[in-house]
Amino acid sequence: MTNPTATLEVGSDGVAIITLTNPPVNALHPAVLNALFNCLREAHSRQDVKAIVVTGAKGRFSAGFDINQFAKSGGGGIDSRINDNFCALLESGPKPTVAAVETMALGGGLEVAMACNARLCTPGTKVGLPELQLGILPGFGGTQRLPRLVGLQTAAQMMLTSAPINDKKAAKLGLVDGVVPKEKLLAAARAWASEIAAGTKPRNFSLYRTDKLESLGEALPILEFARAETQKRAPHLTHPLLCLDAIRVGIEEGGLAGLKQARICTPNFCAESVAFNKAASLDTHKALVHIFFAQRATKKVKGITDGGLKPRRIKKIAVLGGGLMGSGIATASALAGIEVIVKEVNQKFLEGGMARIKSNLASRVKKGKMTQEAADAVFARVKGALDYNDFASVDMVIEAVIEDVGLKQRIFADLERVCRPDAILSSNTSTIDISLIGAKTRAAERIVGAHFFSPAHIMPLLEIVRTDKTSPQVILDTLEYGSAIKKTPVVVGNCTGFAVNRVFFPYTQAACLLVDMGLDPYKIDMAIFAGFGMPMGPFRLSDLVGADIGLHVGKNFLDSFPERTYPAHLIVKLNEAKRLGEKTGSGFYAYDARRKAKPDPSLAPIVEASRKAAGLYKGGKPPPMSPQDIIEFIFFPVVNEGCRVIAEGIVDKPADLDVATVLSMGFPAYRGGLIKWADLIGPARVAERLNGWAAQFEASGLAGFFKPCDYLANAARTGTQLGAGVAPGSRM
Ligand SMILES: C[C@H](O)CC(=O)SCCNC(=O)CCNC(=O)[C@H](O)C(C)(C)COP(=O)(O)OP(=O)(O)OC[C@H]1O[C@@H](n2cnc3c(N)ncnc32)[C@H](O)[C@@H]1OP(=O)(O)O
Repeated sequence: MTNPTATLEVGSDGVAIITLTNPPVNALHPAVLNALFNCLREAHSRQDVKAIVVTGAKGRFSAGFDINQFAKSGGGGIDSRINDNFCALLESGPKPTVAAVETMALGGGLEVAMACNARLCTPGTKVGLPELQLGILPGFGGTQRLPRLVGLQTAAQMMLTSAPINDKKAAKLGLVDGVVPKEKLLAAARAWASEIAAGTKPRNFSLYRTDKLESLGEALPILEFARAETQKRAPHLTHPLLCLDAIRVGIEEGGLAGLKQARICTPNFCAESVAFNKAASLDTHKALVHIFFAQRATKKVKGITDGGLKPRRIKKIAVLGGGLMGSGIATASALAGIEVIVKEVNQKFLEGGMARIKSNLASRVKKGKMTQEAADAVFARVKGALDYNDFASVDMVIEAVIEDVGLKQRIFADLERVCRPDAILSSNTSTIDISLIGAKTRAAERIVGAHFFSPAHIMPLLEIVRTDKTSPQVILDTLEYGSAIKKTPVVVGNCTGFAVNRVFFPYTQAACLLVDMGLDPYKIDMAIFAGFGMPMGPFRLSDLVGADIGLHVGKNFLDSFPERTYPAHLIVKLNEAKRLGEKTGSGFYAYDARRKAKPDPSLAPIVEASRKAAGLYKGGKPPPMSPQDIIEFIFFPVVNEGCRVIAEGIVDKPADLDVATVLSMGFPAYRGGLIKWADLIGPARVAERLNGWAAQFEASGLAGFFKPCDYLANAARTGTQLGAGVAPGSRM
């Protein structure tokens, strides 16, 4: 392991090379910043140094401040004294500085480069300020220097979207002064630095430039517009507004004031250092940093990725079924360069499946994500089939036929016969026990679930379902396949609903219970959508999925967990009325030809029938519940089920559940995912409310729906975090 540092080497040309070193991405650990500061001081004071080049070790400049420090300190973690000093020394010390940027300069990495007097990069380099993605804002002067280098409009957009730009765009905008091949980068940077020292090239000071900035009359409306748009798009987030505040100080009072010395500091007018610290103290920052690491950690699974096994690359797959799911899986796989056979039962279905794949690709072309030639090349990797003739050549099969156990069992028996003995046999089922699917084979160790979410070529999550017989090698290979097709793979255990559907089964049920208690379904949806930040409320989601599917899945849960399932009368009544959701033009909402949802007065008799069946609402006034009460009533049972999933070892670690809930149901990442959210609230409070409802509903026989499970009750009692997980050997 290399210790984080920065080193200084002075060449015979009088140029000092300072190399940032902290593999793999040269993150700016405090030790790197300290060493950089010391190297700069030495270089500025040495007689034999006339100019300075800053670069990164092992082909990467820097991915910014070391995010681990945020996780450790729980907010901030940046010593502003170091920040002020090293940036000032880079920009305005006695000797000129040039940044030699390879591969990436992100966040603090780009801020270091922008503080230099010139910047060169290699082809393919990505530069950007993605701090907002972590719930903070640029803290090494980025809010001041970027607008001065590329203009306010572009800079604000780059910061608000967190999206990096490539070398070509950076050069066009003037963010870098030149693009140089990798092998010539250091020599070119040395020469550039020498020329600045000799006075034959200008020495630019980003913080004091004004030539790219819009006039004040143009700049203020740009900022106001950006503020209004941000409030509309992300009403729950404060840190983007703090970022805009810091930019504004610089626009009105100059770059230095924008960094740290605003004349006045009010809630809407604070310099970068103040705004940064405010943002870093918010839960949003803790939540987003948690998700950053959690997402990377899903690929590290105990007993699978730590045992020295080598993943085998999946080069060719077969997908059984060309329906919505099958065609999406085939599209995602072919896009990743994998050869795909799509098998269907007849020519008509096969043509339908192939047409869906073509249309998935056409939509990418339309959105400018790929050229028509590239789409044609991807499509050429997909071959249709009506038989198993070519199945001996595939590394993996993904079965995506209808949810019929008998059919799946027959298919898996066929697959065992026609595939190679080392081929992975997987099922995309969302409800059926994986062991049951493979029951008629002798291939249990290579049978695994590959649960995609619809639409499979777009949704980023892949649940890899292992049984107690699935071999570590098969899980490892499936993890590798998931990463190859650009999904975030999460390994989960085999149970009803696996992790995601299981955790979310109380979601719609709690919402239906609220309606049966007398609350308005549209108000409930509003609380969950606008109040909490889910992409849609539970009833809108139910319409999207289909009430028929909801009924079927609900029955699975009722069979598996009768003691804690609320039999949702509303879903039954919708099915009776044939209001299945979007696909039938009405469900909880009415849908126009463009599938736009509108509250529907004709839902009233169905709601009334459901309330009558439930017997919980005797008319009069519904119970007084604030939007926050609604949120907790719906999500705390979901947290409770999440705790059971952790306690039973269905997920490898609690953070996997956070990632899974964010990437499947759209649980807001800025809340940290389900379990982190509950930890930020405090397990004691979650348990207390659940206990209250359990007592309230005891007489109606619904206490089980709320009663905290042992894992949650224990955390509440002992003050431990739900995210701590279960110690090995002590599963509940
Ligand atoms: C004051 C300043 O303004 C504040 C800041 O600078 S905050 C930091 C801003 N920078 C960022 O947000 C960049 C975050 N990193 C990334 O986007 C991506 O990691 C990347 C584009 C650099 C590389 O992506 P990719 O090649 O897919 O590799 P990825 O798996 O993500 O990262 C490789 C390793 O580097 C780590 N890493 C990446 N960026 C890091 C950072 N800034 N700090 C600490 N570790 C980091 C990852 O955690 C991962 O570690 P692991 O191997 O132990 O899981």
